[in-house]
Amino acid sequence: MAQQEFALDPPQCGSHVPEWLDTGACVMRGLAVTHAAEMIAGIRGIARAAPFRRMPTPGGGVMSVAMTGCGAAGWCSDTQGYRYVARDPRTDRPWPPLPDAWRELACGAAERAGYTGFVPDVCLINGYRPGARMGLHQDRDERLDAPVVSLSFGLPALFLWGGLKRTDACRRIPLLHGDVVVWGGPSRLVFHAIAPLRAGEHPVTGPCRYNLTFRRVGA
Ligand SMILES: O=C(O)CCC(=O)C(=O)O
Ligand SMILES: [Fe+2]
Repeated sequence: MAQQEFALDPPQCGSHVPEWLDTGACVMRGLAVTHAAEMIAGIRGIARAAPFRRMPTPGGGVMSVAMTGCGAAGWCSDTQGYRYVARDPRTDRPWPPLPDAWRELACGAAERAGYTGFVPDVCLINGYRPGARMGLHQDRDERLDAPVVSLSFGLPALFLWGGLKRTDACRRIPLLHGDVVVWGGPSRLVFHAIAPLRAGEHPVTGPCRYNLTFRRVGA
């Protein structure tokens, strides 16, 4: 039947074809959107055990983004610098476990981007309110031979994607609810940032944006 032939065509919409930013780095639009509600509920559960907190910076400031995390270790910033720690310094308890479904989603996203065998052991969770931003940085506190898989939920953000030098020009990549970015290999140390979040109201997250990054810290 004609209808069946039509159904057998590969879906164009929702096929999440990677858009390459550079070699080793891509955006997959909407790849995580069907997981949003369950992941946001999961974030709320994690935040009950390991509350979101705005961390001090080595420079004496306070980050505008609120953070928590789950998995084998959590990322911490203070006046001494940045590092991963096995226990949450705020509660002195281990970080909540990384949900299996999250690990599988991150692993599948990495595979679509060409990174087979990626098994994250940590997930950092960033909470942005309007005005919150993340300055230009490289992600270099974890294993550099594994990619970073980043999921965006809620209010749109402007992701600034630079180069391997701090002074390289940045491209402006809008990230919407459900978008996934993966970077690794030759792009693993690309400088990136998030522009100040614009105020708004999202039907799923209200006045905020969540970003989850999956990484490998341990052997
Ligand atoms: O919020 C984002 O999309 C990026 C966050 C980020 O770069 C990080 O947590 O290292
Ligand atoms: Fe980063």
